[in-house]
Amino acid sequence: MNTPPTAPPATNGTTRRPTEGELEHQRAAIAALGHELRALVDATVRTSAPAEALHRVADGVRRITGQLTGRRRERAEIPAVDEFPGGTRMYSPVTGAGSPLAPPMRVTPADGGLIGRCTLGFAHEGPPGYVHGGMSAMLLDELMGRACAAAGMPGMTVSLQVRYHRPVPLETPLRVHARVTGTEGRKIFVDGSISTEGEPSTTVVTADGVFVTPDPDRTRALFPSLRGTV
Ligand SMILES: CCCCCCCC(=O)SCCNC(=O)CCNC(=O)[C@H](O)C(C)(C)COP(=O)(O)OP(=O)(O)OC[C@H]1O[C@@H](n2cnc3c(N)ncnc32)[C@H](O)[C@@H]1OP(=O)(O)O
Repeated sequence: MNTPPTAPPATNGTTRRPTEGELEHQRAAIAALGHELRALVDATVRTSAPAEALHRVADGVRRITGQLTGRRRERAEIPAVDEFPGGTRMYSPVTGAGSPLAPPMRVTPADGGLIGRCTLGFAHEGPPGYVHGGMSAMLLDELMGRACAAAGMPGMTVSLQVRYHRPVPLETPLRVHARVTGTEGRKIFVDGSISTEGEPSTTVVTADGVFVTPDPDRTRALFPSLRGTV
């Protein structure tokens, strides 16, 4: 186990900015906890353990939760480990390695846009054996938003139309695609789709969305932590 290099307070009483090495060390720890929490979530939604065992586990989890002490992040505060907009989001419910809710989806540039790869488990079940429709929409919304940022136009969703052609299977590697198709002023038009890795040419869900880049005043008001950068 390495010694955690936490950022020591500076002599003027403020905390100095962590180095890139320290941030990487912290990200690795966040990802390790996220991995274990996802395993816990999966075990939780699949177990047939008796009530006594569930109570015992609940007590143990409560004790562990109590160990996550220290300053708690404020609303609208961007974590030091994140790169916003357009980069690493450690706690994103779609891509975040530290999120117990995220698959997490791995994103790479491809095919004139972005490809996201992930496998969804029982925690994301809608109809028995298949993915919840809201989860498919969330994967698409995130990747389509990231495609805007990757194209140099970070934007927020104002419209997302999703069409479900076939049910999305659980525990099956998925391939999500998103591509910017055009712009009009601050509006960005984006297409998205989901298929399985096994049959990439058969789209099971498709989407088209409109994203809008907020003007600088609105951006400052919505994301006060970005003050000085926009
Ligand atoms: C880094 C990647 C992260 C990815 C995260 C995934 C994306 C998300 O989940 S974002 C979260 C969900 N979305 C939101 O919360 C957005 C809520 N909406 C808003 O806050 C505002 O609409 C905002 C800030 C985006 C834009 O506001 P504002 O700058 O005032 O825009 P506004 O002037 O109303 O509209 C701009 C243009 O978009 C158009 N527009 C607005 N809403 C819509 C709509 N629903 N459909 C189509 N066009 C629309 C307007 O008609 C206008 O067009 P034009 O310029 O031709 O007249």
